[in-house]
Amino acid sequence: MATPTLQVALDLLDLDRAVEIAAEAVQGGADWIEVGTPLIKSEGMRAVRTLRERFPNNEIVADMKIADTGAIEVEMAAKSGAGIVCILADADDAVIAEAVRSARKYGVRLMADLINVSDPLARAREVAGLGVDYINAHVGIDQQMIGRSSLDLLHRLTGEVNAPIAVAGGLDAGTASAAVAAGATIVIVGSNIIKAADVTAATRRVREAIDHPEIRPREKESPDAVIRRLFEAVSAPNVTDAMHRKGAMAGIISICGRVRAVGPAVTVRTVSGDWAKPVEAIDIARPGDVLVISNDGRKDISPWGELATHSAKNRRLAGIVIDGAVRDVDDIREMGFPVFATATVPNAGEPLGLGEINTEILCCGQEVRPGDWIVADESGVVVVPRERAYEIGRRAMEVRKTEERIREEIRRGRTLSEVSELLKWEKRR
Ligand SMILES: O=C([C@H](O)CO)[C@H](O)[C@H](O)COP(=O)(O)O
Repeated sequence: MATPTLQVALDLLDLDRAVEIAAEAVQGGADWIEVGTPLIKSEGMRAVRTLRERFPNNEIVADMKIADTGAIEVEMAAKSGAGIVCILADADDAVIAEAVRSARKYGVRLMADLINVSDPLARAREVAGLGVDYINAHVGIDQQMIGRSSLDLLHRLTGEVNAPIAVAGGLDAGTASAAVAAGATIVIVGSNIIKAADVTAATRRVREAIDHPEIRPREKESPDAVIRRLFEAVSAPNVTDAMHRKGAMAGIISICGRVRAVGPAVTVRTVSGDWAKPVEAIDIARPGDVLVISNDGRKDISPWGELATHSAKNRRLAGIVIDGAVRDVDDIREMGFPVFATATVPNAGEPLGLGEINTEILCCGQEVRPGDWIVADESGVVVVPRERAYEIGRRAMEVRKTEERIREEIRRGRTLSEVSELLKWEKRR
């Protein structure tokens, strides 16, 4: 079997950072350098020209995602130094035919990207017939976030299409290895290389994995276990970033300092510190759940204290979130159990049984429904609608990865303003 090609996808906005990351990736064993679509949109053909000049021994791939004017866009990329130009497989046949003619004229190759194609096998055969050089079994970044898999797409194509197959979409060392074992000859990796603090080491891991491909049995995890794993790996700020600044409860803090709570919500509505329903809810909740209690925002009377915390801990609940006050703070701190509240006050209410369990509630300004996911840490509490939990978990992981690389660049001496190019990206009015 020929050695597979490793293409690093520079999905970045800043050319200087892209050059630095490309150099580290090449050192780790990347063969082809992809000028990612975001980089092309941000910096234009200057990015292709610069990378061509700086990496004379590596193939430059321009991910133009051509949808129209096939000839002129191929010409631009070719004249800027790309050896391979990407076109959408979904583009009209007329666009593809023109792009192929232009590619032949300027001596470059075309890669057709199957992103969002409804019948990928049929279209892959058609575009190969039109003269495209490579087929890319690509699941886009937003599609990955809702659970689509590039390996599944690849499996539908290998052995069925008369062209070399590339694969892209959320690959890491493990899935890249499986992709080569399944027949891919070009492996494209973006996020899992370019967002790593140590890009060279991350590239090397993928390089070694694809040079010794193996099909590893896929782990069987329940959807809830996957969501929990994702949320346990990120912070509450990562989650609200992933939700476009939404989901954060206002005015609530951790009573026990450095603790975290992650889990689906069991909701409780109570009134005037009545502690009956909050305590009954402990018996209804499953291990790993988070009790989310609304005490109508009253901060002068506690529906929760040490004995309830003890009971919740025994039942292995993940934590307690209260829009209201809590008492016995010293004992709760000693237990180290995650309790988040808006106030502390020593007096409790009466257990009258007023209120409801597992209905929709409003907690610190956020609507919480039973089963919505809660991610709470020292920064505060975020609620994630249950139907978007997997997607937000994936996106929060991407936020975390992006920050890993930024942190590393700050460690090397850049300022946050420089790394983020704040002046360039301030909103123009
Ligand atoms: O083509 C890509 C995407 O559409 C953004 O332009 C990526 O380069 C491709 O998906 C590879 O990146 P990862 O999915 O982050 O590995």
